[in-house]
Amino acid sequence: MTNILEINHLEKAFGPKKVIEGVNLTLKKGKIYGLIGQNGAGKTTVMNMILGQLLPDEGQIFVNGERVIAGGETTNRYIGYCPDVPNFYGYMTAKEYLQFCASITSFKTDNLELTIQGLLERVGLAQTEKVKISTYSRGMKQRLGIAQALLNQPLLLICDEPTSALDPRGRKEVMDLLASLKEEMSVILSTHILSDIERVCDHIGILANGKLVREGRLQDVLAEHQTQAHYTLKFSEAWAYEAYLKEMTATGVQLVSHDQEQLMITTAESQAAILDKLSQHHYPIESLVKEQQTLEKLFLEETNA
Ligand SMILES: Nc1ncnc2c1ncn2[C@@H]1O[C@H](COP(=O)(O)OP(=O)(O)OP(=O)(O)O)[C@@H](O)[C@H]1O
Repeated sequence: MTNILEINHLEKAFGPKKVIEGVNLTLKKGKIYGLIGQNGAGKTTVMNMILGQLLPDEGQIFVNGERVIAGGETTNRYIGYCPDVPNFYGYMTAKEYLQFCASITSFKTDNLELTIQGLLERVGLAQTEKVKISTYSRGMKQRLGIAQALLNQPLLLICDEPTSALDPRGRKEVMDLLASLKEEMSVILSTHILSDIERVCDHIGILANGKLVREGRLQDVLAEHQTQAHYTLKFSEAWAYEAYLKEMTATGVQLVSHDQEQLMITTAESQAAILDKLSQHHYPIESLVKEQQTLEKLFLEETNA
């Protein structure tokens, strides 16, 4: 099966500053890829190169098997793009706006009316067909931006921080919408909201200092990181903390943080093995809780944030 998106050895510098270094990425049909990185990590730069708006210094990008030529933009017929804050003419209705987009992009369809109606239903705006966009909530505007990006029936939808300005309800609506699209297309989603990524993405890439420092199936990336598990340990007697801190390095456990009431430790050992050692040495254990590995913890470690 052809990859919808394939990026090979991508490099980009602005003046002396290398922004993208040796990025490789593949995206198959029907998958949602979460591109994560701190501010300035290079996410928008990668997206602009996929859209042919920026010339890479090195490397190639293929969309549906066709090479992206910067400035040529013929591969953009496969792509729908939704910016973080879509710009609209507020005096238009959603229907008028989509008609306008169809006219300026010379979009061809047998029945434009029906296509637009279908899109508005798709993004949950069919009931507001006659309402002016200026009265829309931010979430509604974002969904209209996605409808506009879907107009040319893309194989690849690129969404740049689609939920950054939204409240939890608006975010949920947009993320549910993106999840529903994956039957028909692939999606690249750039966002800082890691819980959104965990909710809908199949694959993730963490961009740090211009490199994809982690990449792969979300559950594989998290599981790989899980080899060193984090635990929170509490004792029922105060003396135990000091004693344990003195002894713990000899037990293969590393300290992450501690206060008067609990220790955060990391180790490759199982919970049972830690408990075993603690009881052998008669420590008054109150609780030992294994912390769930989250994308947030992984992200903070990988980007040293
Ligand atoms: N046209 C440009 N000229 C010079 N430097 C640029 C240009 N575009 C981006 N940069 C720099 O490249 C780096 C990556 O920027 P980019 O916008 O791709 O990051 P980002 O990950 O999308 O950030 P954010 O999350 O803040 O949107 C930044 O240091 C930015 O200042």
